[in-house]
Amino acid sequence: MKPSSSVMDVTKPGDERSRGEGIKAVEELGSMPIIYTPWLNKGTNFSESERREKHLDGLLPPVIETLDDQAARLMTQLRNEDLTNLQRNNILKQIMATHTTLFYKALIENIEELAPIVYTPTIGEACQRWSTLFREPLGMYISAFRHRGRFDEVLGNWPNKNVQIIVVTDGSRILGLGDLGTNGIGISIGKIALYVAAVGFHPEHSLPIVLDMGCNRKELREDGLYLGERRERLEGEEYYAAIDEFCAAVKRRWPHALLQFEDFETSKAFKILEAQRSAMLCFNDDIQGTGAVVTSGFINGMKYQGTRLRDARVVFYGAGSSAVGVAKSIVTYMHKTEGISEEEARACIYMVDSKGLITDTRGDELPEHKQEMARRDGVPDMKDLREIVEYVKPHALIGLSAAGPVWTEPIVQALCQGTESPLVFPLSNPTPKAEISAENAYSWSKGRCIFAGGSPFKPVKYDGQTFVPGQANNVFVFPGIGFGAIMAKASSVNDEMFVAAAAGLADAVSEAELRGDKRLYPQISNLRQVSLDVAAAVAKAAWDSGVSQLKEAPADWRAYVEERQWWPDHASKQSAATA
Ligand SMILES: NC(=O)C1=CN([C@@H]2O[C@H](COP(=O)(O)OP(=O)(O)OC[C@H]3O[C@@H](n4cnc5c(N)ncnc54)[C@H](OP(=O)(O)O)[C@@H]3O)[C@@H](O)[C@H]2O)C=CC1
Ligand SMILES: CC(=O)C(=O)O
Ligand SMILES: [Mg+2]
Repeated sequence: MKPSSSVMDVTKPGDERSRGEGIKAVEELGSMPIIYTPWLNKGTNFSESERREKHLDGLLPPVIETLDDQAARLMTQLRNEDLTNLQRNNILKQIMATHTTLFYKALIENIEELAPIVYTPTIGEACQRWSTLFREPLGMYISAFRHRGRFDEVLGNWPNKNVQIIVVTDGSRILGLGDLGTNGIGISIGKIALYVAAVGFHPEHSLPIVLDMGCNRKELREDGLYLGERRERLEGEEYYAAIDEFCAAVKRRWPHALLQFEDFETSKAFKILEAQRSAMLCFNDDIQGTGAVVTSGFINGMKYQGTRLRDARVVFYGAGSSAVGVAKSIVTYMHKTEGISEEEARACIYMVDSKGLITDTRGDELPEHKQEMARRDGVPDMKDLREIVEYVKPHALIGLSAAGPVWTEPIVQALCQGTESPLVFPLSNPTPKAEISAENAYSWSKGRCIFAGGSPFKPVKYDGQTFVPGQANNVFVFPGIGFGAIMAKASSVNDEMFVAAAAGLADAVSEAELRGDKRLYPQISNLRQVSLDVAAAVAKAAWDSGVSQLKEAPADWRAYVEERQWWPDHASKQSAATA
């Protein structure tokens, strides 16, 4: 069911200005016509009476169209076969900057087709070329060099005052593409687009930010068109002081908003999360969102295999923020749901970094995030992945290395020798960074593997059968985690909420999909429904675990959340009909 469009009935923090007052303010401010305010613009959807009343006659073509008509035109433009996906991404950004409702109408109704353009893989290329392609800011650019000491005042310049969801990156590790400096804002914009499209945050309540801490990629700093600070990155105390000031400013200005940390390099990501997670409503998507999404696929994968979770062996290829986040999430999930100790659960995990299997005997000094997951049971030190797979006989091989297509046929064969239907998850983004293609995974495993990639892969024909690859991307959970937390008025995002997100996502896959299609993840075309399920599960978990500040629990969490979703259908048909 599609509830009618309205501004949500949720916490209204800060200096809230209602939509109606917003329109009046915009109109009074130098009489700028409403068609130049993206979130109020309806374009050719303005009715005759609205056009007369708002002095729009002559500023628009005479035809009155529905939002459906407008979306059909946009989709016709996007489906021009001569375009590249990067050009499609540019068109969509232009629409986002001029007609927010139309952008979301098209995105929601064509999510499977447009998610790869708004998000991974195309967003990776868009970020790499942001300086050249830049047209509209689309978010906030906050500089640790020129705005330090004034972050609060600078945040106050954002025109929408009731912010509920913020995605911030410092651009230091954008997908698997490394340091992209201020160009990394593209990932914040892409994630915010999905917060709105996937779960129904109101676009006016959302805010993408890049916190410009400098950039260590010399060629970017020396690019004449680069838009960020041409400085090396801040490090050490200066860096963390800037993060502290930023977080405090967010909390002061929008005390009930949720701050999502995105694509911070591993050496900083854990430290920031630990410092902030009990101080404000926040989470790190790469560590915790990815943790929940991969745990969900792991739950379904072990169910398919008939492997008890506690008996599973998982090899991680990569031991950065995302891989360690997933390993911790699997351990937490098993501990909380299987009744085994964290230490027993950790016995399932084998982590591999660029030096090989991580053990306490390897002889190098392990950074803090790797220590917890190091093998301490006398497993021999091995460097070669094939050797490790032969030794461990894992039920799942999970790639979060950004190393590109490095998993070879002998590795996949070794995996299949140990397990009948192994999970093969090359999760690094964008597509060129994935550890193996779907085609190679299916053909080298002779159709036996259960595949999920971080970015979307096309169906593969092998031996007369068509295999549909799954997508294991945090997009299946971060919208629901954010919305669930806000709906529950949570004071923090705790482990129980991530466990609920993982279980809620796993439950969204039916037995028929699991057994019949070997699907561990829902189809991206169901993203809106799935995100609603996840949001309801997360909100309930917030209540059950005591971090919700609601006065009483709703009788039906799903209905409660559903009623508060935003839909981009602002009376389009009525406007046309009454014209
Ligand atoms: N699908 C999804 O939803 C998500 C996917 N990702 C993807 O995960 C990837 C990694 O992100 P993140 O964890 O933050 O990155 P990091 O750069 O922090 O971690 C990469 C890890 O991979 C290891 N590694 C690199 N090359 C090799 C190699 N050839 N052999 C073995 N290990 C190798 C590194 O080893 P060492 O420590 O020795 O340097 C490091 O441990 C990115 O591509 C990102 O897009 C991230 C979040 C979500
Ligand atoms: C998906 C995501 O968050 C990443 O690749 O970093
Ligand atoms: Mg990320």
